[in-house]
Amino acid sequence: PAMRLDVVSIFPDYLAPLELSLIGKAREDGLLDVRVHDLRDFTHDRHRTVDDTPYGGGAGMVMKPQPWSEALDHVLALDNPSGARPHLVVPGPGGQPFTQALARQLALEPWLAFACGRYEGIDERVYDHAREDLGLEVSVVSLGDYVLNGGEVAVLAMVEAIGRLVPGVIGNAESLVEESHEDGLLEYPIYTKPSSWNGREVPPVLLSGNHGAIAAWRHEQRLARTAARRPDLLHASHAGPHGDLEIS
Ligand SMILES: COC(=O)c1ccnc(N)c1
Repeated sequence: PAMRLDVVSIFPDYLAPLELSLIGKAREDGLLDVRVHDLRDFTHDRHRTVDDTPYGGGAGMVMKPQPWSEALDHVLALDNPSGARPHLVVPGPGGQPFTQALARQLALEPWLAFACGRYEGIDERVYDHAREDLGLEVSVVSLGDYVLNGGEVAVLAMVEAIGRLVPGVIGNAESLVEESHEDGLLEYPIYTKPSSWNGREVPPVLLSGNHGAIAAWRHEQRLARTAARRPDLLHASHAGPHGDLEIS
């Protein structure tokens, strides 16, 4: 069965790229069932109001609870005779870090619903309602320590990271293995033809046909790159046989 992904946003057109390329093909192949909903369809006033000023004062606007409640009801009711429940993912700077590990976990779930809020956020009672009245698992997830204007860009990133892990979406399964962050190390440098370009040569080991030496070189390169760019990712399990993390 296809993995179902619902996205609710006041900018549904922002999610149009999900109809393209890889994710688009996965949708055609029936591997992903992606539905985008306009939050404003769940308002009833002439101005289709979705936000208002924050209680307690402060800058910006907060998204009103009622439209979200009706949008979630619609998502839960649509094509859902079994009454199954989605995992509600709300992108936000205050959430748990979105990592390859979390992407892998989410890729195993049958149904994800994404709520795209504006930065100032969604009335907190929507989260409580979703958990306590709708019985949903709700996760706030952050792409990193920076602020966006809305959750849409984050959803595009998450859907791409998650969607490509769904079996069958990526043709060549091997390409999923040696990727950055798959085993905690960054990826090694890669080269293709010509072997000599602009006076620069491809490292000879890669042309040697010695697969043991190539694998060793690549592991060394991954350790060096990770030590240089992301020392925070390095830990004991990556130490060499002598327990050394020092890069030669
Ligand atoms: C409105 O959403 C955000 O600002 C956001 C979402 C996900 N990750 C972030 N770092 C920010």
